[in-house]
Formats: sequence, structure tokens, C-alpha cells
Amino acid sequence: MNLHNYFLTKRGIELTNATTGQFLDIKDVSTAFKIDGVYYDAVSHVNLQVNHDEILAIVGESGCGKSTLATTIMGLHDPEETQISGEIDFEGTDLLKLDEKGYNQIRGAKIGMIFQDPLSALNPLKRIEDQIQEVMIYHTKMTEKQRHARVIELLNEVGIVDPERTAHQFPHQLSGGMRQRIIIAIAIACKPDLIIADEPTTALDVTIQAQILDVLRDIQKENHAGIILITHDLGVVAETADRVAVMYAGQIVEQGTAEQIFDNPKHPYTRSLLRSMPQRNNETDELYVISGMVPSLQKMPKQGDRFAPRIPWIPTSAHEVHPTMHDLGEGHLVRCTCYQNFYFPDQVNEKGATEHELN
Ligand SMILES: Nc1ncnc2c1ncn2[C@@H]1O[C@H](COP(=O)(O)OP(=O)(O)OP(=O)(O)O)[C@@H](O)[C@H]1O
Repeated sequence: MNLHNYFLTKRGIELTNATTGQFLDIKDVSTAFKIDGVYYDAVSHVNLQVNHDEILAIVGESGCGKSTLATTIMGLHDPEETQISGEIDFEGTDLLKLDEKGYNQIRGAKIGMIFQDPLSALNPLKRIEDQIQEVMIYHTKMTEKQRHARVIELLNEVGIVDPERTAHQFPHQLSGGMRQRIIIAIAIACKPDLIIADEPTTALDVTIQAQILDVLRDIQKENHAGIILITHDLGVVAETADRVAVMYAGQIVEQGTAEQIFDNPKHPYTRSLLRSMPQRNNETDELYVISGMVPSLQKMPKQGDRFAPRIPWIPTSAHEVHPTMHDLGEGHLVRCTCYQNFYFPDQVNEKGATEHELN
């Protein structure tokens, strides 16, 4: 059984191929940061759609531009230091055209955000109830009594065992897992259509990680929300995502359903990431290590596949000069033609033929 199917079976559910109800359409979006007076792209011509009722995972190593894409959607960049182009159509509104006032109407109400580090996202001096109520005071006309009832309802929803007690506590009195549940409660307080979760479980131990992912999945089902889950952890993706976008050096290099990405990965980067992931049935094998590093913004290759320097055994002629997305059907997209004859060095036989060619 392959890894993804193993996790699906563990979840005891069939994966749904959610292709309807698109409400976020990211069109040709680039985000550049000013470094020493020059702008460099951290996110480069990204096209991506999110549907209601689905979890879209964005996966890639550190420095690939995942968080920059998230903060671009959320409108969190300083216009003095950042250049953003393209269009982000969210329920008919181009987010990139909004001013701060416009964004404030949407953030917290229609788009909720869950950050990696719950401690820094919570105010240490305020009780949990007040912090959850804040977003309701800003975005709704609920009475104090209604807000309190909603706080208790939310704390129940995110799996807090004694909501009344927790509501009156301060962040430092809670465990890391409980704090992350509070962050999720704040993010979903106004039932947003879109939730962006940036490495929501990275700071937590494995058992708590699984519980938090369960909470996210339940919320997505109950609220019919679309969730963008940002992570470098393919295990988290396998357990949670309906669709996956693989990001490398600011670009989406492959996207598709979770089955397509796990069962039939195409781009050399996707295949390298999967190969570098511990396999349950291969515990004695050495882990594959992707050589080299994600390039810094100033050192981004100007042409060819950006991943090419990390697979130097593949000839330059195998890469497109300006790689484009290729549609493999049923929503499976891959950048550059280099996927067609890609192989790992240990897949070459004595005659120099790859396993791929032999099969
Ligand atoms: N404010 C900034 N100014 C200049 N460069 C930045 C800024 N923020 C991010 N970068 C650079 O942009 C690139 C993408 O960073 P980003 O944080 O989006 O990647 P990531 O995939 O989310 O990685 P991580 O998981 O480590 O956050 C990196 O090279 C990073 O150094």
C-alpha cells in the first residue's frame, strides 16, 4: 500500500476530489522584496485556485515562498518594501486592490489565519475569552451574552475539555496544544470562508499534531470552508490534504489531487521530496537527501528550471529555457518538460539506461 493510501485508510475516509465551488483564484501573482534598493521575486507568477470544502496544501522546503504567498493573500506586506502584481479574486473582490480599511473588513471575518507560533500570536496579558471576543466585537453586532455563548461553543468545537475554565485563563496557563486550539478558535470565530494555516503543527509534538489536524479537518467539513495548509511536512500533507501545490523557489512546480501527487509525482522536486521522506516499509534504507539548497532571492536562476542545479546529472537540454506549466489532465499540472526523462542517479544501470527507460 502506498503512503498516501495508508494515511487515507487510517483516516477511514474516501478522498473527495473537490473541484467545484471555487472562491479564491490567484492569478499570476508575484511578490518581490526590496533588498539593497533592488526588488527580487519571492513569489513568482503563481496561479492557484481554492475551492470550498477542500484542504489545499502548499508544500516545499524552507525559503520556497510559501509564507510570502500566504501573507500576500492576507495583505500583510509593507507597500514601501514590497512590490505585488497579479490578481487575487476572493469571492469577486480583487484583494490586491483593497486598502487597509477594506482588508480589515475581510481579515478575521471572511479569511482567518492560523500561525505557527501560538504564543507570539496571543496577547499574554489578556484572558482567552477576551481575545476570542475581540474579533466578534470588531466584525459582528453580537451582544456580550451571545459572544460569551459563542466563545464556549468555539472552545468546545476545537476540543477544549473545560471551556468555562479555559475562557478565564491566560495564555501562559495553557499547554502548547491548547494555545494552538485557541488560535484556531479565534480564526474560525466569524466562520470565515477561507482559513490560511501556516505550519500550524510544526511547534507541537506528534500526538498533539494529529489532534490539531483532526480539528482542522472537522472545521473544514462543518463550515464548508476552504483551507490553505502551508507546511514543509509531507506526512502532514498525506494525512490532511485534498489537493497539493508543490512550491520551489517562488514557483508552483506541480499541483494536483493528493492522489496524483503521492501516487504519480512528476516534477523532479516533488519526486525528490517524496524520496527524502521516511518510508514505513523501508526503515533500514538510508534517507535520500536533496543536495544543495533553495537559492536566495538574489541568486535565483534567471532561466531554465530553478531546481536544475540540484539535479546536475540531468542534462541542461532536458530543461525548458523558460519552463511552462504542462497540463497532464484532471487538474494535474507540472512545470518544465524535464519530468519526462527524470531519474535518480541510483536508477542508472551499468549500460547507462535508466529504470524509467527500461520499463
Ligand atoms: N521581508 C522580507 N525581505 C526580504 N526577503 C524576504 C522577506 N521575507 C521573506 N524573504 C525571503 O523570501 C524567500 C521566501 O521566504 P518565505 O518565508 O516565504 O519562505 P517559506 O517557504 O515560507 O519558508 P519558511 O517555512 O522558512 O517560512 C526567502 O528567500 C526569504 O529569505
